[in-house]
Amino acid sequence: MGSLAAANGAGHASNGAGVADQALALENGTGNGHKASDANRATPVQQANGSSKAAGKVSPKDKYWVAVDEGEMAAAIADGGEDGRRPLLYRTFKVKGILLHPYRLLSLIRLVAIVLFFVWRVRHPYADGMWLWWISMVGDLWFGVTWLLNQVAKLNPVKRVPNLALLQQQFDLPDGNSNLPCLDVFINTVDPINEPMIYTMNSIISILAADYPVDKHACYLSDDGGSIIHYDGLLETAKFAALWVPFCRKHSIEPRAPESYFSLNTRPYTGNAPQDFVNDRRHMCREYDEFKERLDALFTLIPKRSDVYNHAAGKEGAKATWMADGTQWPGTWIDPAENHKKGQHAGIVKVLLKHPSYEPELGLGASTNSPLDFSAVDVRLPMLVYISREKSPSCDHQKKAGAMNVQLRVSALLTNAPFIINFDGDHYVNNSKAFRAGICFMLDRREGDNTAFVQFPQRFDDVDPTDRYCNHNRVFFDATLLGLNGIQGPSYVGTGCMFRRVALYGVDPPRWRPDDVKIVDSSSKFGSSESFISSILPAADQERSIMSPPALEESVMADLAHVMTCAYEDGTEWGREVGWVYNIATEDVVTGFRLHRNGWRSMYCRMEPDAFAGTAPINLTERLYQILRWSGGSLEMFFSHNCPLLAGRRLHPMQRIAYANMTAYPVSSVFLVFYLLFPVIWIFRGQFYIQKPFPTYVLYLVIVIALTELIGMVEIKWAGLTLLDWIRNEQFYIIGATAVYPTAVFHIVLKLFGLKGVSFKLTAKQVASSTSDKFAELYAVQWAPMLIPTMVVIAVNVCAIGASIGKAVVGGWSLMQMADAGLGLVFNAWILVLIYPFALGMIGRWSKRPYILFILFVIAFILIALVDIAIQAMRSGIVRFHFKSSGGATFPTSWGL
Ligand SMILES: O=c1ccn([C@@H]2O[C@H](COP(=O)(O)OP(=O)(O)O[C@H]3O[C@H](CO)[C@@H](O)[C@H](O)[C@H]3O)[C@@H](O)[C@H]2O)c(=O)[nH]1
Ligand SMILES: [Mn+2]
Repeated sequence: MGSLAAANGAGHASNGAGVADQALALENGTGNGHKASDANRATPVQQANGSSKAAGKVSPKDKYWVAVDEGEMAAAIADGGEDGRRPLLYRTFKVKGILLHPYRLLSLIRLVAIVLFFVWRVRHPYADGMWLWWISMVGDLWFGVTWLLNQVAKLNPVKRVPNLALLQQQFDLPDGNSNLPCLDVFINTVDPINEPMIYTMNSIISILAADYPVDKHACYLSDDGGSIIHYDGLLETAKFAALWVPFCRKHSIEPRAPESYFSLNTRPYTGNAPQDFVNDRRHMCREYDEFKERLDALFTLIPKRSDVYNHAAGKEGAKATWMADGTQWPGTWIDPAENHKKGQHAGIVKVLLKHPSYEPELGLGASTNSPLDFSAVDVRLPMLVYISREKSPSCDHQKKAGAMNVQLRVSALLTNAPFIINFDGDHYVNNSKAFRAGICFMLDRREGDNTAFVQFPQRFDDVDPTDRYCNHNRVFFDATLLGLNGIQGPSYVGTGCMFRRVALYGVDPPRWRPDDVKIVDSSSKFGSSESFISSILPAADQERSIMSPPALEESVMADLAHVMTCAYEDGTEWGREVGWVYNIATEDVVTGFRLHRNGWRSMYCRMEPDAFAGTAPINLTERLYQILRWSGGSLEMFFSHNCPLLAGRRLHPMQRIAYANMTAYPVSSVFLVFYLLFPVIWIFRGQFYIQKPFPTYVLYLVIVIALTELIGMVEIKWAGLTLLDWIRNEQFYIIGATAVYPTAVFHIVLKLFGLKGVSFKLTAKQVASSTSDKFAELYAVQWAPMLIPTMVVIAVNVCAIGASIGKAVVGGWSLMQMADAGLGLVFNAWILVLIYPFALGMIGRWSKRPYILFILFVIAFILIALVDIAIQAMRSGIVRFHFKSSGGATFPTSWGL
């Protein structure tokens, strides 16, 4: 997911406060102290089924939401579908007035307060250092504006709940067939080690087992490494799926990724054969263990097999890698050779599972060979395809975006489904009905035709219980995206997103095009493949429910090879106006943006249980690199022709504001780091005012902070977040802003001068953990230069606290001075609270007992206070300690000499 997560922290961050206390304001940014009901993911499904009657009682999770489409529903029923119009396949909910009105009113009041604050500051340009006053004014202005941008995009949150029952009623036929449209599923991987293969194969299994008509969805794995391990692993997976998928169907298994299924306590049984369940499950559990062993064994089996073949072939020199069928692997070899290296090999397409027949096929009964009785279960599997695009060192492969564009073309020549859903290699289908949910939005008669994509939230399984590094990004996924859902739709976050194929091709939405889809100027736009170009119009037929891939004759194979070449996209619009967007560290936000800019809308779909789930980096350094990619990508977008401010009128004004905030947010770090380092002055000086008169200044700050607090309190209610979710968001915003965003800003400056920007560094995934130390990764410390600024901020604030304790003890301060210093201390302590997770990360395994960090801090304060006292004593021995209060606009006159 792109920039967004952080963006959201960015915006609400702050407003007009001044230096020291600025950060306070920042931090009180959102939430409040409510242990909110975990409403986020819950959706009023019962209410969604059936039209007017709100069936059952409202779950506490939904108590702040109210349906707003009663009128549309009634009209739809009156139509009775007789005019051939499509049904209403989702329900729309808004936040109840009792929360929404106060939320908006508080935002307005805060806006007024900020404006008054600025006016007051401009009229009172007094401070101990005018340079400081100026910087803080600019900083405050920036924070005020970004807060506003962030807040306005959240003023109309909308939740939409798919009506799966109605979809089934309308599209599934009594004879077991279905009129649902076809769907191509894309999944990507690069590296079997950094992205452990077991995740990828689990994802694929969950896709094959999804509750969607088997003959209407196909799965495409793109392997950017071109490694035979993935291909052979996929063969094993297809074999295992032949048992697993019927097992899931027979017993209504959820979730359908075996790894997660076996790691959970079983749910209440809802399948058709309770008497067989216990035995079947035990058998599948054993089968799954064996399957995993076979996957692991591939790492030794393939080299052995290749040795045998190489020996037989009497090969001298380069040693080929061989497939099981006795042919040489065209991709990357284990011992790399010319044209068989990583990043240098031919394109490969292999169909592992052919498109199934259109009629259900019942399986076999139990036998001695297989104790599973599938005699009443359809055992067909969806089509499964392996793709590895051509790679050559002379060509820029554009990472994930490049891989997906190849998937787009290859699938166009094979199954050409009007809808596509894409996954990262470590994200699996957690709710087997999720594909159907996405389709509800695409086929709905209201906005369906104008919907380019349906984004599902990203959820993660393996995050530590307190979510130390804010991997869940709840504020983003449960507040910000619902806000956007009420405008033009959520941004695209890279995985778990269903697309309309022709929207990706750059076709305009019906709302903005006079008549049917036309293809003009095709080869300069789409490249020279005739087969591809002739696939475009059929892809626009969203109701096409027959998937009929061509037989893989030589001509088809030649076409496929052609669209997978590096050179195919030269001189075309691929990567710009067609497909996923190139030349940016994060392809996601910008690709979604392009669709919104073309006038399409998007929909946000949360469901219960979560549609999809994946893995997250719980190692601090990995996490920071991930944020670096997102924030760098965002800035790149802001400073490119995809800048939201340059888009035409099809982009909704509020959506433009949201994108502006989402892309420019890392700039805040420039001011923030300044504010956070400001306490350095206190180390040398007793007191220092950023704004006078001080009491009025503090009063304004208190008001602005209290308002932020109140707004956040309301927000976590409707978003259904917990206080901890909110605190993590705040903390990680500050950590990102100190450790990462300055680097991102630096990179973009380099890039603007024609040097290299941020690159797509693959996020390393945790290796499936041993039970003894489940979160070992959390405690691993890896050095990176990015860590320095945050460490400096910690050091400065720790020293400032120590020094002021020292000065308070021997400085002979008045009560007033003490009070001011007290405020300063609160600020320092607050910064430390915010950066706490980072500091924990730094102490590695010691952080298993977080109180150790607390003790370390206290020891540091005392040591520094003692040093400060010693220095003062020495100085007063030589020269009397002297503090001259500067009378206004001059810079410090005394450093204690
Ligand atoms: O050359 C490449 C590099 C990456 N990938 C795939 O891209 C996906 C995402 O990569 P990962 O390193 O896991 O990125 P994350 O930081 O976890 O990803 C988030 O952020 C990315 C944008 O920065 C989005 O593309 C992702 O969907 C989103 O989950 C993985 O499936 C990779 O296999 C490729 O196919 N080819
Ligand atoms: Mn990932």
